[in-house]
Amino acid sequence: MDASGPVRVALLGCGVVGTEVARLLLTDATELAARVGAPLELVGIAVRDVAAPRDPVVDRALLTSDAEGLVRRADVVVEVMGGIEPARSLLLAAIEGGASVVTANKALLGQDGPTLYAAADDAGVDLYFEAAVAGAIPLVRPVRESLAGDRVTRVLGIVNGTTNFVLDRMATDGLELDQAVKEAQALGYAEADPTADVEGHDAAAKAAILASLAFHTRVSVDDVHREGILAVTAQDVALAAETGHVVKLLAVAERVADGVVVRVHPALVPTGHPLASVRGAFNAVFVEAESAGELMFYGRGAGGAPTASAVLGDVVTVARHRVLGGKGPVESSHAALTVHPVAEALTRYQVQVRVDDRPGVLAQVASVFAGHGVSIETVRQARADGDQADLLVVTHTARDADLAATVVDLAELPVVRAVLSVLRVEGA
Ligand SMILES: NC(=O)c1ccc[n+]([C@@H]2O[C@H](COP(=O)([O-])OP(=O)(O)OC[C@H]3O[C@@H](n4cnc5c(N)ncnc54)[C@H](O)[C@@H]3O)[C@@H](O)[C@H]2O)c1
Ligand SMILES: N[C@@H](CCO)C(=O)O
Ligand code: NA
Repeated sequence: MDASGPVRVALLGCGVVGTEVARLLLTDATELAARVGAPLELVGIAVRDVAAPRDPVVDRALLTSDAEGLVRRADVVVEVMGGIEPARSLLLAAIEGGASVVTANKALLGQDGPTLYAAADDAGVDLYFEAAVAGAIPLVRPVRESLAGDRVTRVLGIVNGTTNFVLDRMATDGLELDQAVKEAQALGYAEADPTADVEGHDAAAKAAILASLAFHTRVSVDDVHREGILAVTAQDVALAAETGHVVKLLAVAERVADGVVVRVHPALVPTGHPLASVRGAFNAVFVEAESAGELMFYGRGAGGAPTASAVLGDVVTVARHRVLGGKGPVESSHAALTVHPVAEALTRYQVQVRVDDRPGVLAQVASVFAGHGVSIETVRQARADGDQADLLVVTHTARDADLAATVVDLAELPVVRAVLSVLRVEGA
């Protein structure tokens, strides 16, 4: 790129997000040029199959199956193909060749972000990834830049649109999980392989990225405790409603005494909490910082056009840097906090157990909790069929390890016929 020339943009991938990125680059070219200070020239779109049917907005003359060659012709490389390889090698080649890069690929950043951050730092180029976490919602930049002078203590939120959509459809329309996942796929929310959504891998990758930024500490997806939504039953959803809760897949990253814990799991959220009203594929994230207090970020967390908005925001920013000089922030991992296992998390459980309905049973159950130092907040008893009763126990905050050990011992208690469900309670 010469000083007055266009900024050459290469697009890698032309699926749900890529098509919308191409649309914005092609249809808003004049306005984008004014914002950047130079035209953004889309020089090519790398695809797997150049002959495949495409949205008419995609200029077929731009399509190429030679992604490596395309990367060499660009000042800014936008990666929206997903997956680990060849995305990783292509981004590294782009960076080493002096291009700035924008990616929506949380799976790659969650697994191997530090390699890319280090390469971008060495090459003196930008690596931006707003679309990788919570789609359209400005979240990466506020955490990385706006809160750079504060100390974040907790990040808590809904960061996967597909699972939120699925749980919402189960709760409000009684849909089965599979049927709701198919709808999420049709709407462009789900990953190419939707098990990444329902098993919590996508949310775990986002939690790792957010935790790294929030705590200035390297957190990989392997450090994140992960439970997806496959074990959430219609009965859990119905019971949650009865007790004034909704089931949400939450990502939680928080400071504990001398480190951090990062976890993704379904949890009960009281209906009065703002996270409970997050419907469909929307995302919402609370960030708590020492001076700022509580901040809430809300918006569309998935879908082609919303995600493309975040991608374009990054493209404009990195292109401006190329036109005007300067560069965005680099990875900050100076705090190097210990990432503890979920056992060290402080949380609350709701446990539903089916027990013999006879004198002394409640006391035996309560003693198991007490034996692990877990304090009970409420107990509700409902008559089940025959000579059995269902107890619903909600605890006060305790160490996750103590809560988990309590559940193991409960299952072994002779008066307990079955542990029917165990869910963490957050946001109360
Ligand atoms: N869809 C969303 O709501 C959303 C939101 C945020 C982030 N993302 C991320 O954006 C990326 C793209 O997601 P998507 O929903 O557009 O996926 P998609 O499956 O619709 O599109 C990916 C496209 O890349 C192409 N591709 C894959 N490997 C390729 C290769 N080697 N060479 C050329 N083309 C290749 C595929 O053929 C496909 O057309 C992923 O990293 C995803 O995690 C998606
Ligand atoms: N599959 C992801 C896309 C957005 O990152 C989701 O459902 O949230
Ligand atoms: Na975002």
